[in-house]
Amino acid sequence: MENAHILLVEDDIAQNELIASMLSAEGFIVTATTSVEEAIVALKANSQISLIFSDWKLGQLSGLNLLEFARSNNFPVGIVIATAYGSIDHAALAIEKGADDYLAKPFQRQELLLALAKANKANQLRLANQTLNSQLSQQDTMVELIGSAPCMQKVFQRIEKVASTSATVLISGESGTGKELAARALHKISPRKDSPFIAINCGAIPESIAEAELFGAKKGAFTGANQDKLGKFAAANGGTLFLDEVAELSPQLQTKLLRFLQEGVITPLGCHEEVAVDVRVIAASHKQLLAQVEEGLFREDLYYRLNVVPIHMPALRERTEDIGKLIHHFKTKFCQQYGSQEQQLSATTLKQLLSYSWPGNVRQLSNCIERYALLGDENELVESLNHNSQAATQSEQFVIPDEGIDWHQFERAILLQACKRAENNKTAAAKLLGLSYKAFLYRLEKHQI
Ligand SMILES: Nc1ncnc2c1ncn2[C@@H]1O[C@H](COP(=O)(O)OP(=O)(O)OP(=O)(O)O)[C@@H](O)[C@H]1O
Repeated sequence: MENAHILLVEDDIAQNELIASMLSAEGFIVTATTSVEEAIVALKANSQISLIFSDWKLGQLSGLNLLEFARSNNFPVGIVIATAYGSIDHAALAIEKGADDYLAKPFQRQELLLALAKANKANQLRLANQTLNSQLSQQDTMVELIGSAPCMQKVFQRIEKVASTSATVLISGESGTGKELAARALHKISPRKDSPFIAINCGAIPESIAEAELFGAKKGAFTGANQDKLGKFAAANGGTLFLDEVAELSPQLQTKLLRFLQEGVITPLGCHEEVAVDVRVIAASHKQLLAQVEEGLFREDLYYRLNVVPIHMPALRERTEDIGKLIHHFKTKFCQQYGSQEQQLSATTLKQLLSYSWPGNVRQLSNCIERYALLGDENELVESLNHNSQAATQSEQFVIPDEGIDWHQFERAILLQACKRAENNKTAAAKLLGLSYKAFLYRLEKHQI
């Protein structure tokens, strides 16, 4: 307590001087004031003040007013109030309003020192609790990843545990559950944070250029390669490479990836020498990779190499307690982005949002709230949920015939139909199928449409 800075508030000048000199003699730094107003000014001006000793009766105001001001503005101070002899109701009120102790007048020097020591201890305990609480509440968010549900807390713990290592991580989870955001969070808290984070969607690159995109190519390695091409691995050197939809890699590229994971080397297209690169790989897939392995579509050895640390992102319907927080987060984010006024959602709408199943997970929720921030139309928001529910029911109603279907032909027919319906407007056609523009273009190219 030595050198603690104390704010003394006493309007009796003789008493004020006496207490001030006694406290100074005990090693306190004393700021002596004679009114509540003066005390508030001193408190605001001096962040070093950690204790207040105030008389109860101070002109028109009282020590209670100062106490209320200090507590409602969260000043980190211990407070002792001196009350008139026998006024136990004042003492009780002071404690109720947040004083750490009280002293009945007249008091002995030793009593005052004891009360101050008690208030000081209470204040330190309060500060320690506040720090702990803020650390705990920060855990509701990891970098930009929001989630306080126990299943998300487990994800955060795992990310934190593996961030300092270079271990390969495989993130699974449905589309829109935040796999890429989790990979970014992992990178940002890892020692690689100042080096690049490169993300590539293996399902969105046409097979013909995938190898050069990933591993790079020497000038002249293929028609149109007029200069050396830096692949994603080389671009991510020192940092992290996020391979989204890794199940989409061709068998040849799976082999090249395995080689990198085993030896830390890559061979750019058209190159005869291997190049060493220092890259941490984080892979993700919304498909069950093990099932892909069992079907012979994905290399088993590669699966085990990737799956050193598995992280599963839970679907939003499995963590409904996070929906409210996410709605609030996206509402604030998009209203700020579009400069629109943030409005309160009605209780009925909120209830619908909270009980909806969110098949498109956080991405769908984010899109809905973004549209709402732009249009400010609550009815439209509710209708879009109903529309999505209908679409889900429609797809559930589709029954595969006994003889099976030719998926390739089926996909091609659907793509053609969407293009026709959207009068060849690709953005509109992609929207009709609920696909991103990039994913739609990739499929058009695959079918050479
Ligand atoms: N926990 C979360 N907190 C805040 N935003 C989130 C969270 N999860 C996802 N998002 C947001 O939702 C959108 C989709 O997330 P992301 O792209 O990481 O999902 P994904 O699982 O990688 O999807 P896909 O499998 O389709 O590639 C992004 O805009 C992302 O910022």
